[in-house]
Amino acid sequence: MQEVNELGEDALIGKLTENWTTGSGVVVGVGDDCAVVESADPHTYTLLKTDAVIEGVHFLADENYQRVGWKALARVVSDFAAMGGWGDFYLVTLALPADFAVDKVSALYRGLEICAQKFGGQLVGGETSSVPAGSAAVISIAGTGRVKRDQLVKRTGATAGDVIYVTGQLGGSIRGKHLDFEPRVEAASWLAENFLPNSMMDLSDGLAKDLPRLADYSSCGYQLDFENIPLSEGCELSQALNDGEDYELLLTQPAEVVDELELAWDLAFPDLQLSRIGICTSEPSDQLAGGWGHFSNK
Ligand SMILES: Nc1ncnc2c1ncn2[C@@H]1O[C@H](COP(=O)(O)OP(=O)(O)O)[C@@H](O)[C@H]1O
Ligand SMILES: Cc1ncc(C[n+]2csc(CCOP(=O)(O)OP(=O)(O)O)c2C)c(N)n1
Ligand SMILES: [Mg+2]
Repeated sequence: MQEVNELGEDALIGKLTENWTTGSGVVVGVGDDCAVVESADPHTYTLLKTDAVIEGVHFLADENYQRVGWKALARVVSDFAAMGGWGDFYLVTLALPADFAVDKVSALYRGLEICAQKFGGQLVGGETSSVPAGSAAVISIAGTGRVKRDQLVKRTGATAGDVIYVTGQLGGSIRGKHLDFEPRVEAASWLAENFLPNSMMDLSDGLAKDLPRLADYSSCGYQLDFENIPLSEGCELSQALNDGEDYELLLTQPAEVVDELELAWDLAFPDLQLSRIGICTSEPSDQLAGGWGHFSNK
């Protein structure tokens, strides 16, 4: 019997969805930060996302649950941002063991509310269920969002010659950033509006996992300047590549616009680093391996 760890996360999703066709109304199906579907408004698309955090996988059981609530919603907000959009409505699914403390769930909801308040969008319902005694708590957020049609940025548009950028610094998120990161909503929509990147995604599984994904989806390769990868304080390159949960933006821009982009960026976001870390190539690359994968690091 084949186990899911033998396939790894990406191959499993690929196998499960290989026969799913993109029917009418679907702009982007499986494979991007969000699904994108037509909306009644001719100027926007609707974004759909669901994302779970699991005790013991995404946070420790004794964590401050307000921070866990923030993280659970901010992950979804970050995915909307990565398409150039923002969140509108959120549903919260809880699956808890029977002895779970009410205070912890209340704190979780405060974190969700604070995050929704800050980044916009409304909490409108959910689902409550249980897990067997001794099992881990599961919190899942499903959301709908919106993006202007002419500002949609996918993972598939990178082309050879594009300059590759990341925002912020990478690595070491487990020291705390994974719980209280700022989804890059403002930066992403500024980019989408002013310099429409050829491709963009948020970094959740580490640059070593996510850049090869972006390159694969775009049918191109990449050449990294490792010395230009921005390291979080106290981190080594291997942490920046592999730790994951940076929730920074990874994007590519045609070379002709990068000088203008960098000037404008420094004025618009003086406190957020934008680093040129490499270029897209026409040949496939094998500079990177690693990062986070559920079941195994495949
Ligand atoms: N169990 C599943 N069934 C169908 N599609 C899935 C499943 N899990 C993930 N996907 C799709 O695979 C892609 C990658 O998912 P994920 O790694 O969760 O995205 P992200 O890293 O942006 O949060 C997304 O387009 C998502 O919709
Ligand atoms: C207790 C604990 N162990 C490990 C980690 C690190 N970690 C957990 S999940 C993950 C990757 C991102 O999660 P995933 O569910 O793959 O996010 P997605 O790509 O779906 O957005 C990382 C780096 C953590 N945050 N907490
Ligand atoms: Mg996921």
